[in-house]
Amino acid sequence: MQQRHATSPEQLLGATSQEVRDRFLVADLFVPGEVRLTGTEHDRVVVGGAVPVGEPLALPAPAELRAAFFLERRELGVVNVGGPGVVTVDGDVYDLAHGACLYVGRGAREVLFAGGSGDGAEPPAFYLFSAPAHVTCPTVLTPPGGGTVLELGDPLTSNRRSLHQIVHEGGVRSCQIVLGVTRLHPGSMWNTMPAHTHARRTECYLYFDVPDDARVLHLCGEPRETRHLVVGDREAVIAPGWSVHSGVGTAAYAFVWAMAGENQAFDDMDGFPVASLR
Ligand SMILES: O=C[C@H](O)[C@@H](O)CC(=O)C(=O)O
Ligand SMILES: [Zn+2]
Repeated sequence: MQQRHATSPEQLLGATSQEVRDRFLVADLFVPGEVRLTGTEHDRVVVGGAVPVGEPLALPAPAELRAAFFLERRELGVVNVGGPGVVTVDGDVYDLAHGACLYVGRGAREVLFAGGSGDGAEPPAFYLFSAPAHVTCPTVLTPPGGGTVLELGDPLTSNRRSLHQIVHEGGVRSCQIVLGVTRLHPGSMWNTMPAHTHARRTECYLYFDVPDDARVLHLCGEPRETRHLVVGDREAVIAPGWSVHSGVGTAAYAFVWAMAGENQAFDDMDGFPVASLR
C-alpha cells in the first residue's frame, strides 16, 4: 500500500503542480490484474482500485494496517466504474453493473473481485473507499441509479447534475463512510460551485466516465488560496477537511464522492460564494 502523510495548508504555498499532484492526486489505481491501495493520514482513509482479468483478485491485508484481514477494523465502499463484475464477501455473491455500489461492513474476512461472464468483455474496475469502523453494519448492494437522488444545478450555469446519496444517514448505514455518485448531465461541466469545505470530514473524489481526450480541472486548497489539479478518467483526489473540492470538465463526466470523519451530516458544510474565492 502506498502511504501518504497528511498535508497542512501552508505546504501548498509555493507548491509546484507536481507537488500538489503528489499530495492530492491518486492516479494509476486501476491496473489490470492488480489491487492497488493508497492510504492517507487524513481520517485514515484508504482508496483503491481492483481490475480482475482472468483469476479473481482478493482484497489484501496490507502490512501498514497490522490487521489479520483488511476489514478487521474497517468498513468499505465499492463502486464499479468498469464493465460488469462480481464481488464475493465471505461467500455471498454480488453482481455489480457499471455504477453499482456495494457497502461492505466491518468484519468480513474474504472479499474477492471477479470479472463478469463473457469473453473479451470490458473488465470491471472496482473503486474502493475504506475508513476505520467501530461497529459492524450490514453489507448492502445498491444498483446503478439507486440511492436518494438530488437533482442539482441548472443548464444555464453548466452544472445540471444528478447526485445519488447511497451510503448516508437516510440510506445504507455505515459507521462513518458517507458515499455517493454524481453524474453531470450532457452539456453541464461544473460540480460543487459555489464550493464548500467540511472541517469534520475528509472527502475523496474519483472521476470516471471522463472521455479519453477530456480532463477535469479540479480545485483544491483553502477557499482563499486555491490550487488546481488537471485530472483524467479514473483518477482520484484527496480533499482534507480544510480544502475545497470542486471541478469543471472539458466534457460531462461522473464521480464517486466519499467522506469519512467526525460526523455523517451531509449538510454540515461551509459554503463559499464564488466571488469570495481566490
Ligand atoms: O460534501 C459533499 C460532496 O462534496 C459532494 O456530494 C458534492 C457533489 O457531489 C456535487 O456537488 O455534485
Ligand atoms: Zn464536500
